[in-house]
Amino acid sequence: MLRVVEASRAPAKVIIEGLGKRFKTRKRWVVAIEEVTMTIREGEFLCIVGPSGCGKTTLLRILAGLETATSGKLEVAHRDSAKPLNSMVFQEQSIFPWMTVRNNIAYGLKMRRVDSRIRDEVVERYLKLVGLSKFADAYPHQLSGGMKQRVSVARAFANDPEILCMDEPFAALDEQNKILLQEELLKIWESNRKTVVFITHSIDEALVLGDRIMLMTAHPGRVKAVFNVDLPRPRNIATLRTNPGFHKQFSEIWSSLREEVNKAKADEGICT
Ligand SMILES: Nc1ncnc2c1ncn2[C@@H]1O[C@H](COP(=O)(O)OP(=O)(O)OP(=O)(O)O)[C@@H](O)[C@H]1O
Repeated sequence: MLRVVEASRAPAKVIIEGLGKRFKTRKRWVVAIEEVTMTIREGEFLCIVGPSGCGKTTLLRILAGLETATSGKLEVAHRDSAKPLNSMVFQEQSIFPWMTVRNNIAYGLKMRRVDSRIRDEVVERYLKLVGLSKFADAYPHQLSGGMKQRVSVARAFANDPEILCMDEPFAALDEQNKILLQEELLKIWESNRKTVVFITHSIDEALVLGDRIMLMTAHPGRVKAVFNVDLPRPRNIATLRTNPGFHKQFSEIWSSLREEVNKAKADEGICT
């Protein structure tokens, strides 16, 4: 039986303290993020929004262990050493073209030598959740863009990581596919309450999915504000948009984000 703990009361899963990252380019140093401090709770769905170039991806890549911070501290509670610490879903399609849908989804489990009976059960479950049971033996080139992104999402969840890092996973999809995938993601997340860190440019998407929204400042990225999303779960995307709270929160977040977008435009190209 799944124990659902309200995110705000759950133990800390990720503690980020004064995190900074600078990159050396040929001509100068680029400060990507600066003094980022944030605690992400176990089972929380955290969305990150901010103007282009403010360091969202850099922060996520540090969380995913793909980049190292130049200052500050990052702690991720790794409660089950049999599980991977994190899985990443990217905007661009990142599934293996030479593997069937089934084998793509099974990949992480296979690498961890999970018993084949359990592996098959997990794969079947996720195939069903993302509506791809009929395409289990198809190869990626036989799928649409939306279907490929479904495989990415299913693979990441099936891998059962401690935290799931998603970098604008639906940005390249058309509106209809985006809504369908958001619904599927909500359905999967509501059934297993993984800790998810999800980058998006869309306030709308952040409100539909997130428990909290972390808003970053223009370059270099700091935490400007953190908003609690006061919308009931389980969420139905169609009815959510008619909720007056949705529009109120949208306006509040947009007025704060707009200032940063304007700053980013004014500062374009300026680096330290
Ligand atoms: N490997 C790198 N080398 C040099 N500079 C980098 C590197 N990676 C990122 N940067 C710089 O760090 C800053 C933050 O980039 P990042 O991609 O994290 O921003 P972002 O908020 O994810 O942007 P977007 O919303 O456009 O995807 C930018 O100025 C970028 O040019």
